[in-house]
Amino acid sequence: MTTLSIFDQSRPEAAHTVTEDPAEIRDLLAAQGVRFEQWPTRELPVDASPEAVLEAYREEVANLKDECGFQTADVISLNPDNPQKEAFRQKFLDEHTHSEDEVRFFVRGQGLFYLHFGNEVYAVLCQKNDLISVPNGTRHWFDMGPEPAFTCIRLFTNPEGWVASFTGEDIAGRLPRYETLAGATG
Ligand SMILES: CSCCC(=O)/C(O)=C/O
Ligand SMILES: [Fe+2]
Ligand code: NI
Repeated sequence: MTTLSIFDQSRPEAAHTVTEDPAEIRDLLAAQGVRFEQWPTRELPVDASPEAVLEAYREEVANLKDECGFQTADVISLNPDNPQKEAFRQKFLDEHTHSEDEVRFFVRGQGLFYLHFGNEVYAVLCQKNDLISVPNGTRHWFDMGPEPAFTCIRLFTNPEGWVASFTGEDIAGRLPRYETLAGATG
């Protein structure tokens, strides 16, 4: 189940709020300027190429580009047999920002976004069908877990694609990781 867990950064060991209600998740995220929606997905092979995924979701991608001014889209897809899975996990695991709004649409599997607002961290366990935005400048990180299994369409306004500015803060290491937060549902 898609799950939102909200932590006070001074008490990172336990969330003060946990919800699996999509409408509540949408409203709590909207209050922080984050877009959260659940969109229909299509059946695709686990090993579908990025081109095949983008072709299957051509209309959705075109609509997001029109609506939000995105320039490019790509696909990130990981499976547990990927020999570089630990390096991929590490790439997104420290707190960073981007100088653009980002939108991620999960068309398979799941992954855990952490969004840092003021003294709170919103950990969103995203599942297939979930579309989430990370507003420009939002401190965040992403944990795909030790056995990643997901396909995500990513939209960029920067034609160079994924460019991160790391904050150097250690907060990501103080919050429970995927193994804990996705363990119960994943
Ligand atoms: C869920 S897509 C991979 C992670 C990513 O693109 C990102 O921007 C993390 O911060
Ligand atoms: Fe990001
Ligand atoms: Ni990021």
